[in-house]
This record gives sequence, structure tokens and C-alpha cells, in this order.
Amino acid sequence: ETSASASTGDAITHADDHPGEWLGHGRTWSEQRYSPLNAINASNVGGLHLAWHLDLDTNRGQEGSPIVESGVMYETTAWSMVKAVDAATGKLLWSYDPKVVRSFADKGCCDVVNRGPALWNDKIYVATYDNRLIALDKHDGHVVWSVDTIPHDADLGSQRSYTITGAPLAAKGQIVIGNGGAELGARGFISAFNAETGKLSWRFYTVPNAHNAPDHAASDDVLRKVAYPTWSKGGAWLTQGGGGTAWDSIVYDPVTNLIYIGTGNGSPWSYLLRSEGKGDNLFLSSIIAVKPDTGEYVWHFQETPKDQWDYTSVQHIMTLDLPINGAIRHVIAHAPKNGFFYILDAKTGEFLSGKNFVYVNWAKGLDPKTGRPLFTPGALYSTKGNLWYGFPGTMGAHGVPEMAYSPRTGYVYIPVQQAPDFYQTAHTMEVHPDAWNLGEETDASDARDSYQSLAKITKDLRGWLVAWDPVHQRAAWRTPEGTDPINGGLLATAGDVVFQGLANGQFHAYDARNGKDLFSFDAQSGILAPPVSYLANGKQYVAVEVGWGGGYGLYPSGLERRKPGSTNHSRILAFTLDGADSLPPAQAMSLPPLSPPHDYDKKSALAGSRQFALYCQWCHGNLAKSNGVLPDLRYSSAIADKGAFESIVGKGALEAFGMDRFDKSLSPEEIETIRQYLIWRAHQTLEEQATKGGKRAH
Ligand SMILES: O=C(O)c1cc(C(=O)O)c2c(n1)C(=O)C(=O)c1cc(C(=O)O)[nH]c1-2
Ligand SMILES: [Ca+2]
Repeated sequence: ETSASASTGDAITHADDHPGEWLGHGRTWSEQRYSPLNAINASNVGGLHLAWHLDLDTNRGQEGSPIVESGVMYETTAWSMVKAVDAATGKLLWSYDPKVVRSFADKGCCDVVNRGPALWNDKIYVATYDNRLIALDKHDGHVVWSVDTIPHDADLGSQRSYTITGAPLAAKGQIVIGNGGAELGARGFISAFNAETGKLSWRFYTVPNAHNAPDHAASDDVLRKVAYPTWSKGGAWLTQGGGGTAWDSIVYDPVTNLIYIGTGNGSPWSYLLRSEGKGDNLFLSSIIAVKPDTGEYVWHFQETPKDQWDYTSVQHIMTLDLPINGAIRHVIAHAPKNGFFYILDAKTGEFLSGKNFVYVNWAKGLDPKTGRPLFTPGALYSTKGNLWYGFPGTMGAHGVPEMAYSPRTGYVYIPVQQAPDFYQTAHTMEVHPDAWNLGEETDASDARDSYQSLAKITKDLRGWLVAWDPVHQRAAWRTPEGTDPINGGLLATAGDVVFQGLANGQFHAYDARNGKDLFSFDAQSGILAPPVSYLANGKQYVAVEVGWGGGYGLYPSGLERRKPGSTNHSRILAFTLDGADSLPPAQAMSLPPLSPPHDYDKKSALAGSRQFALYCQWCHGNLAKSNGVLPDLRYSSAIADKGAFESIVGKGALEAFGMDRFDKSLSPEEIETIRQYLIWRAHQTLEEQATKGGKRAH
């Protein structure tokens, strides 16, 4: 018998024959993010050292989980670029830039991140922010094929604001990928392409066709029979696409021979405006199981019916074997944004158990038979018309950062957070190009964006790591609560260690059995990405990508990047027990003194606050406070010059750096109101700094 070589597509099927490799996003198809290596373990991890570091050529958010095969690490970075690196030394072997047009940045909600490559046979696959799926020769990075994943004649709503941030799935000779865009206006779907040729195999749309017409896709039947009746006849979903974007976890399970698709929130958010307050809106916020060869529907489980909270179910889908009532069941473990931990039968989708893993106020619990949430009255804010302070908020109780599972402890490790939000429906649906179109109140004057609500949210923010006992649905241990939500993804190892990088830039190792903090390293910038472990030249390494950004990293102002004082510096770091590398000293981040022009017009500035909230805040921070990743416009010298400001915002003077031109959306007069608003905010900030006795206020 010949054991499959690690370089064949088949190898991931037998990933446990290759404990030193990391061949898929979660290492094996179970997506457990568990490494069987134990040379680095709970008794010696305190002596871990940096072995090498590689500076990246982008300092946007880094969310990549690399593939490591035969001593080569393949990693993606912001802007969908790919690096092949000698996994033992960090030496760059080749790099590939798909040259995403930088002004495309604002077509997505949450930064130009990328969550990693896929491997099949001799090719590395990357999905790009501008929606291409590209196959590269793994030896030298040359393009073998490239396809546009968006069908141009499809019924996708009028916004069609698609971007890809997720890692492709490689399984059964196919490469499967979804996309994001539900905040701006999109209809979710996933596509499967032949791994060798790039030819489309099948498509599955996650929400109905607006005309209940066939898409000539694998989803046609189930959408017509099951999903369409759960939507209103009218409503903004017809033009906005409905949402349900599959922008993160898509998983193949060889045990059931099914692909599981996690689907996202509604487009627009407001359930009242989206679907006239009617129906459950399938398949929003669901897990859908389809056949890998054809995309044929098998089962679905909707975690959040009537979504109006941005409660995506795209989060990390993991499979494991769990003792339930005396029998071993093959199950899906899932901790979506909505704050409940679900155990589903992987073959049938049957709800087996569910329990909230954080404080939630939108549901009293789950129906023990069906798993359907028992809504609290105030949570259904869009139909009831109330302002809602929801736990979780739009960041979710668990976001992008991946979980891990250790079969040794039996715990699922979850990077969790408390991050509430205000919700309030708009009265009518307003749609703007190049903007978030939520059907929600987003004026700078409203609840979501006022200083008071920001202060309230800030006070309630927490993040921690929990070891969750999935059999008893309870926490086994948890790390002390920090004030940062959104900490990095996880790795568990056979050395009984759980690794995690934090928003504050510290990289930690915890004892998997009891949470004892065994090691920490100052990585100098916030960490979102999940670590991996592998062997190179027979030695165990733990590696992680560093760099702050992502959805949370850009938008919520005043909740600034939690590595105060240093610039956002992106790198790959690799650790060993005998490492001898060190990082150069962190560069201090300094903003110039504020020097706004003397005059501004208050009325114009107030009008500008609304334009800013519509078009600018998602990247430059709400209330014009940046988090340190993208420019803080209060400090920009361009606000002193009307012409310079207009040439940037209106005419694209900084397009090459990722700043789109807005002259299709904004008149020169409207752009001038934004400048007035920024001058006003700069003056307010100067006053705050003065009252804080010269201490820099944010
Ligand atoms: O609804 C969508 O289509 C969509 C897409 C994405 C994305 O593609 O990154 C995110 C979200 N939603 C989202 O709700 C969210 O919180 C989020 C965080 C991040 C990130 O990478 O930090 N992406 C996204
Ligand atoms: Ca979303």
C-alpha cells in the first residue's frame, strides 16, 4: 500500500497521516484546527522563541490561515496577495499580487482582508477581493487559470456589491467559493469550479430569485418550494438582493459526503423594510447542506429566523464525534454571531442541543425540540418600531476568528466577545451607490452614532477565550475578561496548548486543560488571524499572521486599535523552542498636532455629518475618529483646502491607495459639507484635548 503523498489532492482526505502538514483551512476537513504535534507542549511552551519573521507589503487587516505542505507555507494577505515562504526560515520563495484595483475597497463592508488559500494537487487557490478565483502553480506562483465568480446575467438585485474575503474550499476535485456584500446590497450564492480547468460545476443561491424564476442553478427547486414562501411579495429584498451571503465558512465533510454552507444576514438589515415584516426569510442566517458533486440541496437549519441584527451564520463550521445519550454522534458544532452554541446532526441537520455561550437579550433561549429561538419582544425592533440595544450586536458574540477543538480535552475553544449595538429601523428604504444600505437609521445624530451611545457601547465591550464543553453545553474554563472584543483565531495542539493572538498585539499560549496562561509575546500589532502548527526539517513550528484591521478594526471609532502607540505593522511570525530571532523595536505612531482651519459653517457641518455617516464612516471611523488603520481625517491637511479635498473625495486623487472617487454619489457641494464636518470635528477634538489637560483625546 502506498500512502498518499502530501502533494496530492487526496492527501487532505488522509490528513492525519501527515501530522506535520497543514493542508486545509482548519488543517483537516473536520476544521478542528487541531495539530497532532506535541514537541511544543504545556510543560515547555513557556520557553517558546521567535524563529523568524517576514514583513508583509501591506499594513491592512491580516486574517489569513496558511497552508503548509512539504516545508513551504502558502499564505494570503490583505488585497488578496499570496506569499510562498520557506516554512523553516521565512525566506520568501515567490509572491503573487492579483492587482485588485485599490479603489474597489469600499465595495465591501469590512476591509480588504483575505482568510487564506486552498491547495489541490499542484495548485494554490486564492479568491480575490474583486471576485476572481485564481489557480496558481504552487512551485512558482504563475497563474494557471482565473475566473470571474460573479455571473453577469444573473438576477442579483440592483446593487450587486460583491467582494470576496473568504478562503476557498478544495474538495473532490472542486474549488468552492462564496462572497460578501449584504451590507451594501447583494444576493448570496456559492459556486463550485473544476480544480484543474476552472470550469463552473454548479451554483447554489442562498435566497430566492426576486421573480421566483429559475436561476438555472442547483438551488432552483428548493428556493421555489421552500424558501420563496418565507419572503414577502413586496419589500426591499426584491431590489437589494435579500442577502444571505456565504462570506466565510464553507466546509466539506467526508463522513457525510456533504458540503456545509454558512449563510449571512439579510440585505437590507431592516426586516420591516426587507420583507414587510413577514416570514422567516430562508435561507438567511442558516447552515445549508448540499451534495458536493452537484450542489443539490440536502438539508438546512436556520439559526436566526427574521434576521434584523446582522446575525450571520457564516462563522466557523466544525465537525466532531460527540457522545450523546450514550452513543457517538457525528455532529456539527457551531457558534454563530447570535450567541448560541449549536450541536446539529451532521447528516440530517437535526437540532441536538443549543445553549447561549454569552449573555444574550434577543432570545430567551431555544426551543428544546426545534432549536428555534424564543424571541424577546423588544428584539423584533423593526416591526415594533422601538430602539433596541441588542446583545450581541452586529459584531456578534463570535465573529471571524476561528475556533479550535482538542479531542484530548473534549473542549471547543471559542474566541468570544460581548459587543452590543443599537438598532433602529429607518421609515423608508433609501438606497445609495457606494454606501451601506441597511434600512437602518445611520445619521450621525441618531442612536447608533451619538457620543452617548458610543460611550455606552464602549463600557459594555469585553472579550475572552472560553473552553466550551459541547457535551454538557457549559463553559469548562475561561480567560479573564479583557476590554477588547475581537481577539484572534485559535489553534489547539496535542501538546495540550491553545494558541491565540489578541487585539492588543500579545500572542499567548494557554494550557488547554485549565486556561493557565503559559506564554506571551509582544507582536507589536493587533492579531486577528488564527495560528497554525507544522513540522519543517523535523522541528515543530507555530506560526501566525499579524496585522490589525477587518470590520471591527475600521469602523467603531474611539474603540481604537488596542495596541496603543505603535503603527500597524503586518508580518508573519513563526515560533520554535530554540528560535533565535527578535523583532526590531515597534515604531511609535504619532499624529501631527491638530491644526484645523479657523472657520466652518455649523449648518453645513451638520449636513456633512449625514454624508459622512453614509459614505465615509465604515472605513474612516464613525464620528470621524479613525482606529489607526486608515487615515484619521480630522488630522488630514486636505481639510484645509477645498479644492484638494474635492479632488480626493470627488475625483479620485488617492485611488491608488484605496480611496474610491465619489462623484457619482456626491455633488461638489455635498463633498464640501463633509469637509465642513471634519473641520468641526477637529475643533471639537481640540477642545476635548484641552479639557483633558493636554492629554491626547480620541
Ligand atoms: O454580510 C456580508 O456579506 C458580510 C461580509 C463580510 C466580509 O466579507 O468580510 C463581513 C460581514 N458581513 C460582517 O457582518 C462582519 O461582521 C464582518 C467582519 C469581517 C472581518 O473580516 O473582520 N468581515 C465581515
Ligand atoms: Ca454582514
